[in-house]
Amino acid sequence: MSKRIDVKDLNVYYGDFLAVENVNINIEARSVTAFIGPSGCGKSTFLRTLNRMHEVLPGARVEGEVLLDGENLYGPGVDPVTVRSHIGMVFQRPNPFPTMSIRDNVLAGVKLNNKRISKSDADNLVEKSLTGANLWKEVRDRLDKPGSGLSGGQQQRLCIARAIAVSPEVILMDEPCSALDPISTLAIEDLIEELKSDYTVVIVTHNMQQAARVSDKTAFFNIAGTGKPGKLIEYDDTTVIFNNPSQKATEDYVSGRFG
Ligand SMILES: Nc1ncnc2c1ncn2[C@@H]1O[C@H](COP(=O)(O)OP(=O)(O)OP(=O)(O)O)[C@@H](O)[C@H]1O
Repeated sequence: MSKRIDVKDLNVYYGDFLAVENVNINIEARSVTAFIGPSGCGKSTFLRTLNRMHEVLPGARVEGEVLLDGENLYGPGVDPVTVRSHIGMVFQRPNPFPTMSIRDNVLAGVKLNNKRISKSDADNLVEKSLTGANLWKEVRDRLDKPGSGLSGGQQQRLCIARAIAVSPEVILMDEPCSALDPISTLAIEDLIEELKSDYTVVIVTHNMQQAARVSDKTAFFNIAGTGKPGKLIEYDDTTVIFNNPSQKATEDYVSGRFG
């Protein structure tokens, strides 16, 4: 299920503006990779290119390759909607469909992919996905209530259940805990640890402790100044990035000297 990602010579543009320059990175299957770096260095921009989500923004485009188990997501004839069903995404603010029931929220992606599914298969998928997102026990008695009636942390786990329901190979998370309280944050971090056994997980975070707690590998991005492109400076085991980085900029950032 879980697949590796290999990025080759990737440039990302918004119109004429080169936002992220020449990224090369290999992300292992069944691992958690954290992207860290100061504001504006292109973490979110780069993350979105891993499932072609940047294409919803007018003028955003890439050069280079992103290979999912060797297959280029940007190859001719590749449909971005299909790409996103293999590589799911969870956003900063929990974004369940507010008027939809909890059940229908979980099934939303499956229905979007035009999959026909029987009532009993749907019931099983809802239970499996909510269990996988550590939410089943809390919502099993109110599956027909709107998703908006849940707490922020529960809504984020509902979004993770919705992402899992389409059986992706990779889950991208863009600061998934930034709108959550510390208890909900820990619940999501525990969940990320569990997701790793089935999925490749990539997470953007501003929280160094979070990167250190949840990730196996960490990629540090930086920017030389306003208007300059973001670059991948260093990528290594998380313990190396936090304890013995090879670049001074990485050390300054992880030790809180800038950013
Ligand atoms: N839709 C857009 N149109 C034009 N430029 C954009 C757009 N989104 C981001 N940018 C620019 O691309 C660069 C990278 O932004 P991005 O949001 O990816 O950085 P980031 O590292 O995720 O920042 P933060 O940590 O603040 O979220 C910035 O210069 C930003 O202004």
